[in-house]
Amino acid sequence: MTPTEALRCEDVHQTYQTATHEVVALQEVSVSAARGRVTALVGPSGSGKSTLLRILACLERPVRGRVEIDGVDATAMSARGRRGLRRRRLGYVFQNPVDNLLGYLTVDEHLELAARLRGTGRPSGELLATLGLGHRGDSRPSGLSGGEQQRVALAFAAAGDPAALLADEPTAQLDRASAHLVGDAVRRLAALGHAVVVATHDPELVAVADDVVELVDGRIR
Ligand SMILES: Nc1ncnc2c1ncn2[C@@H]1O[C@H](COP(=O)(O)OP(=O)(O)OP(=O)(O)O)[C@@H](O)[C@H]1O
Repeated sequence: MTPTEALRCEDVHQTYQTATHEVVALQEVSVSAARGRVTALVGPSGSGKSTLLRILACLERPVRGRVEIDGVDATAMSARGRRGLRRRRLGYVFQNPVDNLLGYLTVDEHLELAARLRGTGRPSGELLATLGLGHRGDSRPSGLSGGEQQRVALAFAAAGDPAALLADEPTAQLDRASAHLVGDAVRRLAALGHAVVVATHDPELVAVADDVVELVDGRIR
């Protein structure tokens, strides 16, 4: 791994067993994501973007291949070790804003929780200000728009200084104006030094990416 690489996978294969047959979701996939850069995973529906993102996020283990987080081989770890590594070093954002936040916590409390989970100090208010949420610290998710919720989700994922942030179609549920602000937020988080990886169909989000990885039928094109 080069010093700027936060995430890397090598020769990853993934299959799923259905009731009737085996689905090959990924074959011989090798990618890396660098700090300070936005990497977009693109490709047609079913090409394997979400599968690759979940594998990079250590939410799923590939049947074959190696995944490294900050130079640590996650695939060689126990499930418990991988969970700990994921909690400390990775932030993940789901497509649907309501899946990312806890209804009973304020925005500030979300960031405090993230820092506690990662074992770091209380995050500064700067992170929220950077994402245009400086005035929202006392709000609960129900008082925020979908776009604001998704930016809070990104802040929650970024608090406590993880190596990488991964987001699965983070703009898919948003109107264009909100999606644009999420694109901005993604760029700003990369500028803070995180590696940011997004799986997306959204051309506007692809346009803010430094690196674009195209998947077709589970392979890198
Ligand atoms: N849990 C699962 N069980 C069976 N097949 C699965 C499972 N998860 C994904 N697949 C299959 O793996 C392939 C890749 O799916 P994946 O969701 O990664 O693609 P995608 O590019 O993210 O698609 P989309 O853009 O529609 O979200 C598809 O053929 C999909 O049907």
